[in-house]
Amino acid sequence: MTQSVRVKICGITSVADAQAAVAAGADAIGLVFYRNSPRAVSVAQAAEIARSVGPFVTVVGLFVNEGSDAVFDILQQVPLHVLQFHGDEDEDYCRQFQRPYLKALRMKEGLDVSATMAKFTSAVGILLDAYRPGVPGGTGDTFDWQRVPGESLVPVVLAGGLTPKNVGQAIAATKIYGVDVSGGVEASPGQKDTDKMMAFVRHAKAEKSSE
Ligand SMILES: O=C(O)c1ccccc1NCC(=O)[C@H](O)[C@H](O)COP(=O)(O)O
Repeated sequence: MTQSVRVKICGITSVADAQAAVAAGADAIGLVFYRNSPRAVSVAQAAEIARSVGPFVTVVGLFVNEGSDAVFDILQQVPLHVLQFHGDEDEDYCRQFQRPYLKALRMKEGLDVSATMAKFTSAVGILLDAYRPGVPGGTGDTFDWQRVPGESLVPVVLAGGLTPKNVGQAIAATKIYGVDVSGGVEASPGQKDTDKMMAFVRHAKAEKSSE
């Protein structure tokens, strides 16, 4: 039986937006622990949001080249189910936390996607995002979806410039486990738009990933 594509809504900064994301049908929410992001949350905010969503929603904590001690410290205070590493972290760094993790790859021109994915055999998933120099994520840019590998041993999550309008097309064009969105469901940076989240999840769940 074909499973519907999983949806993660990233860059949640309030309990109200987290609950609206869950009510819209999101499978996962993302909390950004990267200070330079307009979507960054404090540890206290993150703990409150993570505790508000209930036990059947995956809470993902997102880091960019963070010091290991800071990540361990956050893990003591925030109930994160999955970590997402969005910088230049290598596999040894990622697996030291002994938590399920996603490795984000930014799709720079010329990147050998399959070879890079193969360096993260301990990851529970690989997230493919658009590349923009100097901006580690949340760019709002798309990349060429034909670069998404047709076959993969590890679940692949598609990100980068997805919106309620293009998510169906993106899913139909690729073979993926899930989609990840941030800017495409915002009213303004860091503030989600409930109607956009509902439309995004509806379109994503209605579409089948390519066989
Ligand atoms: O969202 C951010 O501001 C961000 C900053 C630094 C690293 C990663 C960040 N977001 C990670 C995500 O998982 C986003 O959903 C992904 O980059 C796609 O963003 P968008 O193109 O805005 O949908």
